[in-house]
Amino acid sequence: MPGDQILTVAQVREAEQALIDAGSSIDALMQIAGRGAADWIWRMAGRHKVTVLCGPGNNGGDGYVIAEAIRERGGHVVVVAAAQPGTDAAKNARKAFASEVLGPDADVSGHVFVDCLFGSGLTRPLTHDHAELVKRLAATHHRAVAVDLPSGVQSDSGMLLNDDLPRYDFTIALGAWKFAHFLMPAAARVGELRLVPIGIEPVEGAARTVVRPRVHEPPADAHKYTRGLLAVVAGKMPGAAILASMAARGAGAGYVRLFADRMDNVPVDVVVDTGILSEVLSDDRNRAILVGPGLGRDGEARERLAIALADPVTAVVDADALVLLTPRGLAERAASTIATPHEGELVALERAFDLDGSGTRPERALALARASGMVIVAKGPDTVIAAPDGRLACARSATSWLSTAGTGDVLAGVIASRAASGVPAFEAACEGVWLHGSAARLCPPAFTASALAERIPAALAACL
Ligand SMILES: NC(=O)C1=CN([C@@H]2O[C@H](COP(=O)(O)OP(=O)(O)OC[C@H]3O[C@@H](n4cnc5c(N)ncnc54)[C@H](OP(=O)(O)O)[C@@H]3O)[C@@H](O)[C@H]2O)[C@@H](O)CC1
Ligand SMILES: Nc1ncnc2c1ncn2[C@@H]1O[C@H](COP(=O)(O)OP(=O)(O)O)[C@@H](O)[C@H]1O
Ligand SMILES: [K+]
Repeated sequence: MPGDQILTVAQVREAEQALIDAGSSIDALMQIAGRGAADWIWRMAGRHKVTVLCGPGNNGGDGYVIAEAIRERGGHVVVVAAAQPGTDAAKNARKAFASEVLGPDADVSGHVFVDCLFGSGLTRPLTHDHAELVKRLAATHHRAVAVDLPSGVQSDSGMLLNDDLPRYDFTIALGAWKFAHFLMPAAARVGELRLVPIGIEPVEGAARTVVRPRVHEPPADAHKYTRGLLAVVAGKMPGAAILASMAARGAGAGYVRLFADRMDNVPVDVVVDTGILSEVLSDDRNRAILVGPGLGRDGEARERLAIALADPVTAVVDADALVLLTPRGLAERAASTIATPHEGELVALERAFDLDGSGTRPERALALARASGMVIVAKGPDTVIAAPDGRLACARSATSWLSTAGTGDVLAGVIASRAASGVPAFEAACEGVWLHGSAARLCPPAFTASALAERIPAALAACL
């Protein structure tokens, strides 16, 4: 899968050790990382004053390298040391910084505050003094930049170990992305993200970022069925299924057929079938099925879900269907299943599959994927996608304007459409999440779910 890798602290340490075993050194890596970060900070600050806050570990070491790189270019830089450097590499970087270092009580202000207090080595909350120092410096500078991670953020979970930590304009990740760059609540504080590569090799089994998919124009001899027939099963509230169908129409499938009892006011390009569900689904031209949006939770809904899951094509299961889903209902599945739970539905599924819901969001999504055999799209401001075989992907929030009714139906429709187009389940989920986020960015503020659905083809256009 394409996309940059996202590493846990343990994976970073192992990867770093591999580089050292191959002949590099921490000092050399710190130079690459620090100077790479300094390039970004230089662009932001120019000749305005930069204050670098350095901690005791290698994150602090990066700070001295950054400060020295800016000083060498003729920039105006001040270092505040919150503690004396404790690692050999940080001590060396401190020695190489050819200017004055101020103590934590110094009264400084300036244009850019660079937080190099703690990075991935943070093991406990910041002390009161450290937390106050970070807040004070963020308040006395126009812009705040976190190096690798904002201090006080737990790298693997995205949890904030202190209250009231500052919001950063920019976070410069070193070597690889960390989960905290994508997971809430940290993701809301990191600002714009940049990555400075330091030569870390691909790590087996690493999570990946969700990136723009590559989509091809249909072949010259394509017709609607070769492009993919998607069956959308409606229920009690047909509006949600119509919305999903409209989104699906724009995401690549050649034919979207909506199964419903009776339906009025359906857009002309959505075909409604009012026949018998098992017969509609027995059409062997069906490539994927979507069930759940507006399905309801009564006996009839249960029956429709059972019929849908008996169909041997990729199924996207969303909304009400997630609440009705049981391990037994999946036992006979002969094709891939993609579930798209929000947090509440995720908890319901965890209960249904006898999971305790412990761990970080990616760990929870993976545990559920493994236990259920489904691809899990744990959606929210920090959407995580997990496959039963252990693949994991994280998406950066596109815009919080997505927090409006019906956008989940649009997501389900887009993912189902990608699956109907022949894209394998995990990739279809990642592509759907990307297209959904990209369409949201193309919308004006306060958009509606149907406006979002209308922007899906424009998002797709950017992938050709
Ligand atoms: N990976 C790479 O390839 C590269 C990584 N690089 C950089 O290294 C960074 C990781 O460095 P790091 O491991 O030294 O951790 P860092 O965050 O600086 O300090 C943690 C130290 O402080 C301590 N400590 C922890 N929490 C504390 C607290 N609340 N209050 C007080 N003390 C606390 C803790 O020691 P402890 O007291 O727990 O024994 C630990 O020693 C990484 O983020 C990146 O910037 C680049 O330089 C080069 C390439
Ligand atoms: N604050 C947010 N920031 C970014 N995306 C969000 C936010 N809130 C919701 N979303 C996205 O919007 C969609 C909401 O889906 P869902 O909760 O199922 O809503 P609905 O049931 O109304 O369709 C998901 O794709 C989710 O990732
Ligand atoms: K930091």
